Amino acid sequence: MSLLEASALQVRLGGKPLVRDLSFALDAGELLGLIGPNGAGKSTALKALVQLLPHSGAIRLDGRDPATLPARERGRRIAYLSQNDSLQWPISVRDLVALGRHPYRGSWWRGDGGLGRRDDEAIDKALRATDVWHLRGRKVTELSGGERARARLARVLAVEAPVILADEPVAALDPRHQLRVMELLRAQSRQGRGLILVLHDLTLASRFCDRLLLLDRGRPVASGTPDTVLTQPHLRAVYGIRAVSGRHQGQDYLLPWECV
Ligand SMILES: Nc1ncnc2c1ncn2[C@@H]1O[C@H](COP(=O)(O)OP(=O)(O)OP(=O)(O)O)[C@@H](O)[C@H]1O
Repeated sequence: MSLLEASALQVRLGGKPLVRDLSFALDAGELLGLIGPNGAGKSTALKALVQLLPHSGAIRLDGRDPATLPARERGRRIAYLSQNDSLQWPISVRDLVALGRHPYRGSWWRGDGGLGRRDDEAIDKALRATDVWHLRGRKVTELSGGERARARLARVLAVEAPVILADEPVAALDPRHQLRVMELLRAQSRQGRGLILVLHDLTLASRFCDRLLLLDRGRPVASGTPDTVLTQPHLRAVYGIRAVSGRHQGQDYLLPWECV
């Protein structure tokens, strides 16, 4: 059984179909890249998958309809990094990351809502993995864009969910941190998790993802290994670009080069 499946997923907002006929299965150990131009429907699809938008079609999380799961159970099974950063509270980085443990905690009004040793371990591990350990005492409102992005990712990793959906997790990062985070996310998949990453960087997508799903105007137009999806005809038709490609250390790479 797949960790996460969608069949014929559709999202309509304001009378407009934003995602149409999207079907896929995400298996344990898999890193799936969701790619496509601005406005293609990538974020909308992720939001529908985590039940933040009304949709039709079927979604199965570990074989079950996520809409029927209690919120805390759903929150333990699927972690979501949104594209937009609306952090306005001056909480510390550690407190932000601790929010990732919310689905495991009791209720503050019953007095059993505190963090336990297992929570502290997960939080510390996520802080170190995303290279924000040294920032753990700083206010999130006083971080740079890339530091905030890594702190937000740490919150998602602290959930330790089997399924992670991340909307542009590396868009704000410098090249070294982009590579570190992609390696980290690939390692998460190799530990048996299933990940869907929305990516605009086709070089990173082709290098790190096991499989890509290319969306255009809400519809899936190609799905498969990076070499079968990132073909010149697809790049030309969907993005209106031409890329150069090569091979390094036994692996194909691709570099967007010019508009056509
Ligand atoms: N709440 C909404 N109501 C109506 N239309 C919306 C809404 N949210 C997004 N859209 C539209 O839906 C389309 C898909 O948006 P979405 O954010 O999913 O695209 P995306 O592929 O993630 O794009 P980007 O790469 O720019 O982040 C866009 O045309 C957008 O304008």
